[in-house]
Amino acid sequence: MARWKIAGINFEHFHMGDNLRLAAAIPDVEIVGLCDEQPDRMQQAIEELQLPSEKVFSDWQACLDQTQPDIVLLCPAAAGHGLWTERVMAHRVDVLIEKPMAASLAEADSMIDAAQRADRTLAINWPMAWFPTHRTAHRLIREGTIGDVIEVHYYDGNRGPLHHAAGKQQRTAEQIAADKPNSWFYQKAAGGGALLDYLGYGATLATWFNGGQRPIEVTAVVDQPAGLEVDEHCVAVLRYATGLSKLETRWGTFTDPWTHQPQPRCGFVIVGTEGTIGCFDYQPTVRLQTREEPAGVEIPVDAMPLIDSNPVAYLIHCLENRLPIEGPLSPETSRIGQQIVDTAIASAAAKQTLPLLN
Ligand SMILES: OC[C@H]1O[C@](O)(CO)[C@@H](O)[C@@H]1O
Repeated sequence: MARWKIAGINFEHFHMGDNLRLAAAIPDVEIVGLCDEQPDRMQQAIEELQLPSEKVFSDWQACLDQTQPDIVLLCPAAAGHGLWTERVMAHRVDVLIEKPMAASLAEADSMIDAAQRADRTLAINWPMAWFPTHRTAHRLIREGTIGDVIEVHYYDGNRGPLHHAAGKQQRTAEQIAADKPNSWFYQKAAGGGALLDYLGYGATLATWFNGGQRPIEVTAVVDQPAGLEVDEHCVAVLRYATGLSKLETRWGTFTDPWTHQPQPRCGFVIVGTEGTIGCFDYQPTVRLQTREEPAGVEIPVDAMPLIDSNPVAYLIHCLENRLPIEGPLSPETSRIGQQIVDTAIASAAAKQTLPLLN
């Protein structure tokens, strides 16, 4: 019998398909149940995983009671993260929830509280944290290659959240037009918008790169596209004790970075006291500049073992070895990212610079 029983609950974010595929690729894992209120959202995963109908649920409590999972994968809309984490944690199950951490800091704190009350592990999955370029950059920083991190520059996004599905499958213009009026990605109350979709990535990974520093204050501007209640473009400037960093999020890039890198390129430039690193999404190398190599060198990305490339394998590794979740997936680092996100939202609304919210 498989040692780890995993259920996937709530398919609102289509990354559920990706995360189930990652889980199913791990020896020792059994997918014991899938659950969503809208059965059609599970169809592709049911077929791919060849799951019998007794493992498919539309009632989450029945799913938890009947399948007794060890780990639940959650992919709700951003503003449902608190509710769903509390629901599952009440059953004393470890949780891997898909990014962003939450739609607000209060919601993020409710998730941390729920995990503490249940005495269970909460991990927040940031797919970008697994990109070999970013992990290689983090390894170089950890080894002291660029000295102390003093600036992080981030630009990221995609053509729009409805242009692709699980597995980065392209969707048609007709599908996009049909879904847009009802999609949570475009609903403010559900946690939609490019800022919430992408700023947490930049803020959380920047915090990972800079060793857990918090900015002192945040200034953010969002566009206000006609006819939409959410933003599609945000620029946030973060002032740290060491200087300025900037994070920019965009729905509406010229191309999706996983097909062709748009310009500006999606990813990070990290400046340290002794060098710089350019690490861009989906690239085979990172570019390192140091005092010895001021012209810069291309460094092939590190080969990644399973626990450095698969969030479910990483979570299981931590649980089996009684290790804390570290890096971007940890509630501690993700919470700092959420502080930055919340302050950016408040700054954009007030049209002024604000001290980091606590
Ligand atoms: O924009 C919608 C979604 O598309 C992705 O960029 C890649 O699948 C996600 O990180 C984001 O949540």
